[in-house]
Amino acid sequence: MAINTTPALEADGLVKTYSTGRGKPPIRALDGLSFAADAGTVFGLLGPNGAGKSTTIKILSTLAKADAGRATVAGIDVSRHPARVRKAIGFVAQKPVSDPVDTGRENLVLAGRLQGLSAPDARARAAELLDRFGLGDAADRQVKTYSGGMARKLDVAIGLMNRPQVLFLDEPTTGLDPEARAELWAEIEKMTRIENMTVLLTTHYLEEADRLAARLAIVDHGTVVARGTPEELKNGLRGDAVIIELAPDSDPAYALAALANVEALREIGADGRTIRARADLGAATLPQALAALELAGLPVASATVARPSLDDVYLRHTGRTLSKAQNHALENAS
Ligand SMILES: Nc1ncnc2c1ncn2[C@@H]1O[C@H](COP(=O)(O)OP(=O)(O)OP(=O)(O)O)[C@@H](O)[C@H]1O
Repeated sequence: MAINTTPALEADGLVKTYSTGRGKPPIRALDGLSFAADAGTVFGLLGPNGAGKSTTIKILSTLAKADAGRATVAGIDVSRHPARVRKAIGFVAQKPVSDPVDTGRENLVLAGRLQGLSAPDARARAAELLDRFGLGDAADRQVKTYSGGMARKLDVAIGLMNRPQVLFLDEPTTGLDPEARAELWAEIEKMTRIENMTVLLTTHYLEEADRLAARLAIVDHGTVVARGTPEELKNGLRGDAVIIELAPDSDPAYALAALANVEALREIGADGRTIRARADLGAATLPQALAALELAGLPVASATVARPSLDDVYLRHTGRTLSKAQNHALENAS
C-alpha cells in the first residue's frame, strides 16, 4: 500500500500585516510562520493571545489571505482553490456559532444543510453527533438552556457535520471550567480517532497542548520558535527545573550572584522573586542551592524541583513564561 506522505496541513513562510488606521504603524501578525501537520493527528499551535494563532487558522481556512507565503490543506492550495479547501474543512471559532433560541438538533441540521448535506443525511449525522457528544437528552432543548460546556460541544459538533478531513479548533476550551475542559479534551481525543481526521488546535493552555497535540509548534510574535512532540520539546531542555521562591526581604540580584557559585545549576534567571534554573539532577542540586542562599543571608519562601514542562520550553525559546506572556497580552488588550 502506498503511504501518503503529503502533510494534511502545511504553512510555509506565512506573512500577514494588518493596517490599524491612519498614522498608526501596521501590525505584523505573522512574520514568516511555517509548520506541517501529518494526516490523522492533532497538531497544536501554542502561544499567548496575540501570537498569531487565529490569523494562521483564518488563512488556512480561507477566511483571510496571506500577504506572502503558501499554505495547503489536505494537499489543496488555499489561495488557488479556496472553494475546494472549504469543502474539506470544519471550523470551530472562538465565539459560539449556534443560535440560542433553536434546539441543539435544529442547529446541527441547519449547519449540515448549509454545508451541503441532504435533509435525511443532515438529520442522521445530527443524531449521531448528539449521541457521540453526550447531548442526546438535551437535543430538543433550546441552546440557551445549555451549560457552557454543552454549548461548546455543540459548536464542535457543528464543525463536524460535513465529516471534514481537517478540523480547525480555535481555543476550544477557553472560558470553560476545569471539569468541562477535561470532558471536552476527552471528546476531542475520541473524535479524532473515530473520524480519522487531522485537527489543528490553537491554545494558550499548556496542559491542553501537552494532553492533545501529537506535535506542536510554539508561536511567538507571528513566528514558530520551537516545534516537535511535547516530549521532544521537554527533553530538549535536558534536566530538571529548579524553582526557588525568595522570601520578601531577599534581593533577587544577590540571589542570582550567590547561585552562580553552584556549579550544577545552569540557565539561572529571576522573574520577580522567582528564581528558575536547570540542573541534571535537580533533587541533588537543590540542597546546594539552598545552602548557597543561606550562606549569603538570603531567606527562601519555598523551593521545588520539577520535570521540564512546556512552560519551561516556552521560557527557553521566548525569554518569558507563557502565563506571563498571556497576562501581558491581556493587559495590552484591555
Ligand atoms: N483584524 C485585525 N486588525 C488589526 N489587527 C489584528 C486583526 N486581527 C488580529 N490582529 C492583531 O494581530 C496580532 C495577532 O492576532 P491573532 O488573533 O492572530 O493572535 P492569537 O494568537 O490568535 O490571539 P487570540 O487568541 O487573542 O486571538 C495581534 O497583535 C492582534 O491584535
